[in-house]
Amino acid sequence: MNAQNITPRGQAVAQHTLISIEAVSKGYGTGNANLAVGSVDLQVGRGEFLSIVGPSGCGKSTLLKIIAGLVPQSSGTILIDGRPVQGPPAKLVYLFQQYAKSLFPWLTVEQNVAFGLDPTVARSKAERHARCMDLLGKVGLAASAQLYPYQLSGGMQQRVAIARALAADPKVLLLDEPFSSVDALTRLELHDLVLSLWESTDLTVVLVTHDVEEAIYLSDRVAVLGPRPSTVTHSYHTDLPRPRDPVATPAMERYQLLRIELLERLLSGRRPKP
Ligand SMILES: Nc1ncnc2c1ncn2[C@@H]1O[C@H](COP(=O)(O)OP(=O)(O)OP(=O)(O)O)[C@@H](O)[C@H]1O
Repeated sequence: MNAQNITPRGQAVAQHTLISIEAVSKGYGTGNANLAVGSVDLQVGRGEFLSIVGPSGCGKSTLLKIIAGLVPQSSGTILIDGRPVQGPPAKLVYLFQQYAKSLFPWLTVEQNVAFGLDPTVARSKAERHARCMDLLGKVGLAASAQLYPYQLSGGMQQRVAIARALAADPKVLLLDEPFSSVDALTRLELHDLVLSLWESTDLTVVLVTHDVEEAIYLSDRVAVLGPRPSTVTHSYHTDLPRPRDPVATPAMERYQLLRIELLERLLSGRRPKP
């Protein structure tokens, strides 16, 4: 398979880079001697949905935290919209693994979402309520606005966390394994929810995942990180039609080929030689 396969959409995206990761490395320990991220070069287009996959411990979460301005890189540069990242950038939201746990248990669903609102956009109480209810409608939780997180299922809590993230009206959404703690059917529902929200905005999404199928289904492009100290070893434009469908898309030949290719990349070096 051609790793450089560029779709028309991919070409359009590539012309408008929003996030530019240039020779970024990260070491931990004394003098940063313990390299986790080797030297990563990666561009993310404005409005692109990019997934990053790689073996456990290769530095995927570390890279995401560096983009989010939560962890400083040891060397290299990250530019967002041409500006170097120095601390958490405005209009960027980072959703942690099991982010439902980040909800405030003493606040109602609506109050949790209101916490994320941009105060310059929704000033009055009525405006804040209307914006929260709009967001909760989008994630299918308008009827649960006055409930508390403990009264919701895990999948519903994830949807509240997504609504709260979108309340900040972000331009960039960083997702770190956000679907790993829910059951398989809920995961499929959350995939389609995130896709429908992404498709209705100009949001740029970077997703870190272990799940090759999730990466293919959601993304425009999948970047593969090699083992620690990691570099980007391959990049695949998924080149699958949108809107994606949880039954029809995985049945496509292109999807199957990508799945095999990515699994072979990730498993190479791990399987015993025959
Ligand atoms: N704060 C830290 N201090 C020291 N080492 C760290 C720290 N955070 C991460 N590491 C190390 O850096 C390496 C990369 O960790 P990271 O969590 O980024 O990898 P990952 O690819 O996201 O892993 P996984 O897929 O298992 O979640 C690991 O070896 C980890 O032990």
